[in-house]
Amino acid sequence: MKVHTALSIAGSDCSGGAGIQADLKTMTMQGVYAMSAITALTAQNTTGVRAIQEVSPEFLGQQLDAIFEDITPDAVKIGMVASGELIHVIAEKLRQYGAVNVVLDPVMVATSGAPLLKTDAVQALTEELFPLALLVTPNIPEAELLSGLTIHTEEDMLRAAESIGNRYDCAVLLKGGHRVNEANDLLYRQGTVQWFRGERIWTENTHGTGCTLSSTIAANLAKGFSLAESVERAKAYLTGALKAGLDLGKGSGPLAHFYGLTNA
Ligand SMILES: Nc1ncnc2c1ncn2[C@@H]1O[C@H](COP(=O)(O)OP(=O)(O)OP(=O)(O)O)[C@@H](O)[C@H]1O
Ligand SMILES: Cc1ncc(CO)c(N)n1
Repeated sequence: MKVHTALSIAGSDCSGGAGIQADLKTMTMQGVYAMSAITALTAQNTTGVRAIQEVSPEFLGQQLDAIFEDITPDAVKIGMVASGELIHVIAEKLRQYGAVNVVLDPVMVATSGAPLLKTDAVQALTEELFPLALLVTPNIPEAELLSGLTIHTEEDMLRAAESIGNRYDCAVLLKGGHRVNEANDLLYRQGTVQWFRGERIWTENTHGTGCTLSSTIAANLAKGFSLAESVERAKAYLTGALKAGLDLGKGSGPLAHFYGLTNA
């Protein structure tokens, strides 16, 4: 029987709620063999990011060579990549190995507000990684920065997604988690629009929602589901993981990756 494999290229969150740790938990729960290439170590918890230690571009390249020369991932999720040098190595290696099903979460700022991407690296991200991605998954502040538009309404979301998708010639899932009353996400690709509407869960514990969504999409692409099916399944997984009512830490707590993990 074929075993499906996925790779997360992202930063480590020592508190286990976001980044590599969220991705490995998520991909495993989706029944996919999960691998990781770590771009940075972060010292963070549910209350914020305290320190960031980037790996060298050479070492990131070595991790990617070790993975691709041995086990080819059926999908790749890219999360926090803080600098232009690291972005460049990823682009080079993904091209060299012909990586498929690349889902790019353009992580710029943590849930707590801490910057995770250097401002001068935004251009490297859009020029080097967007063209390699099957899907890009900005949240509302990221979509505002990428499109130059202000987003308040669903109409604004549509205009921003269109602008990003047309400018960079990629599919865009604009996540609506930062809106006040809804949690509806918009998929825009090649002129078509599809809404993924979800129940808004009233909780402060949303640390790692973006990481979890993008790695669920990548895992489902690895299993052979279509892009729309993968987004649908990811949205359902995320709603369940928020709804379970896990409450850990003093700040914005992590998600529950299986239903028994709750103190509700
Ligand atoms: N309170 C909520 N209830 C239901 N769904 C939510 C809630 N908050 C976020 N989501 C969903 O979580 C997913 C991630 O969206 P969000 O906008 O939070 O991403 P993000 O800001 O990149 O995440 P992160 O906080 O990890 O950086 C989306 O599918 C969004 O609709
Ligand atoms: C390592 C890492 N990646 C992404 C996020 C975004 O939530 C975070 N807080 N930490």
